[in-house]
Amino acid sequence: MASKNIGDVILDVKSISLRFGGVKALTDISFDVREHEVRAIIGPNGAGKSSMLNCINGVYTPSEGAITFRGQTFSHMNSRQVAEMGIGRTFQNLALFKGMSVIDNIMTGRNLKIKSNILLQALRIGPAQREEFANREKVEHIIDFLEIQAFRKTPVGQLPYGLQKRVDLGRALAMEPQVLLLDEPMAGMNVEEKQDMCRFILDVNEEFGTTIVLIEHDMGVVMDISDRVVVLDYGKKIGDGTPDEVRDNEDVITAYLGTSH
Ligand SMILES: Nc1ncnc2c1ncn2[C@@H]1O[C@H](COP(=O)(O)OP(=O)(O)OP(=O)(O)O)[C@@H](O)[C@H]1O
Repeated sequence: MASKNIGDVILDVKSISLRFGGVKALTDISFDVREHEVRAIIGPNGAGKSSMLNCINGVYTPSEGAITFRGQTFSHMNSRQVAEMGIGRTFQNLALFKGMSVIDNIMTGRNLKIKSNILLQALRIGPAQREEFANREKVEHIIDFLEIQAFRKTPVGQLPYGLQKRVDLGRALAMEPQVLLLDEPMAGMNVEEKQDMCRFILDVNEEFGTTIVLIEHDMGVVMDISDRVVVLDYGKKIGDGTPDEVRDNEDVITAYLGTSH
């Protein structure tokens, strides 16, 4: 991987525990994410990866611990508040409007950025009109960046799965997040689609300077594109380091040998 300027800690996860009734999904998890890095969270099925992402994203409230984003600590924020702070995400099961066009789906990602009131927006006058032009311009830039110009007006449900994942990425990028959480961005993709998605993730990281936190099952991909990797198993952290360090970690090897991964 080309050297890049990895900065200070932007996201600090401190002693997070999460329970679902009797199930301990996460136990005392701590790790940090540095600005501009690609940070992966890996682990066997049921290890707690999605639960961790959902805590960062405000979907779940941890039973213990706190998360600090750019110096601001939170443990009870909802998803919208977290998004407004600058943490965006994509979803394992696509959260797109299948009947709407590519461009309109990506525009929904701009909702958080809209400042004019709803009446001005409906009348498309004054600041609302200028704002809509600016939003359209941003969205068109994302469409060019993701090389999906040919499908701008196509209903998302008619696109192949790999392209739908790309639109989902575009929707998340439209909110201009500082940290982007990607939940299995390569799941269900063929080799070519995976290669494309890897390229786009690295381009987002390099060209937009976006910090990336991703969950991914494909080990080849994780080891290729990540700067550092956190490994979870049964809700506990068993490894944390560079791809090489994690690859040589005995606990990680044991956890993975005991599963189908
Ligand atoms: N909403 C929920 N209610 C009850 N238990 C849950 C819930 N979500 C997750 N769990 C449990 O918490 C544990 C961690 O699950 P989680 O989905 O976070 O793991 P994961 O590593 O993302 O798994 P996978 O790779 O299969 O997606 C599992 O034992 C799971 O059954």
